[in-house]
Amino acid sequence: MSITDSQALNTHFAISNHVEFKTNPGGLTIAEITNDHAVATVALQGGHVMTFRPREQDPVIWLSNAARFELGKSIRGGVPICWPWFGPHTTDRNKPTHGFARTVLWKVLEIKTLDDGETQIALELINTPATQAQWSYPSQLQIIITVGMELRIELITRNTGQETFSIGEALHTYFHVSDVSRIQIQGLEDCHYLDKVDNSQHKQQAGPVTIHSEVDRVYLNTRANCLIEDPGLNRRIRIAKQGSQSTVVWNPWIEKATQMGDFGDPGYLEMVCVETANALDNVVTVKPGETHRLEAVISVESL
Ligand SMILES: O=P(O)(O)OC[C@H]1O[C@@H](O)[C@H](O)[C@@H](O)[C@@H]1O
Repeated sequence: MSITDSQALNTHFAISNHVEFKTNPGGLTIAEITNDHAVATVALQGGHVMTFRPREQDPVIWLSNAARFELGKSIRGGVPICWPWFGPHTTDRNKPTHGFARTVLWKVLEIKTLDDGETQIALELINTPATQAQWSYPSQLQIIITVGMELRIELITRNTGQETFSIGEALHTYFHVSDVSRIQIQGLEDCHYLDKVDNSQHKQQAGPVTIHSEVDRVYLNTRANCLIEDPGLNRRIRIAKQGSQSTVVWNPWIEKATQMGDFGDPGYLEMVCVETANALDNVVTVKPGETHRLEAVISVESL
């Protein structure tokens, strides 16, 4: 079967009333997940969670209303997977920012309903000559996405070759907020960060993170969970992470968002990226035969 043929995918993997594949006008194949706890969508391109909304809640994940759904282009919003490097490639600026995992096809390994009614979908990046031209190390990259009251995302890297390699990575999660200038991000107090909007200077965080202009920061050596406190939606989003030593906080603010052209209106005001990552000094070394797992569990609490 063709790995993007929705009809064939539905024959093999659909679960009646819970999971159905559809192909959108841009040619992307998308799994629509609905269960007693939540609704979500996942694109096979990029292994990309596009939306997630627990029942009775506003969307937790932000998807731009001007997002482009095109083959080979990253979707603005959701949870792009940055891998096997984060940000620009360190030696070859011709290679795509944030790696190639977010723009290539992934195949479905398994879809199942768990005992408590959660839906779990496992995908694997398809290695091709095009991906191997960018990353020559034999490796296997899988993602396990569990949709329930919480959204759990596990990104699993296996070194299937004979040589040690290092990866940078991120679950580049766009969160939906009522008004980014009114939120507080807790959990990064006193952490050191690299400030990408101030000549990549190293700084130390004082108090919770608040956002009133462009913010692009890589917090280093932090395993802490983060909380996004959003008084406008009367809720707190909790991001609990494992296997991650960096947290990236990003909001492009109005000028950059306008230049990007796919942020929509008022776009930047309704989102913040809090990314579960291993970046810069925190890249991860994976030896032959080893497996590395990066995980984020995203949940919502009332204030
Ligand atoms: O436009 P892209 O490639 O999705 O990247 C968005 C942003 O992603 C963030 O993770 C980076 O820190 C920013 O520097 C970058 O602008």
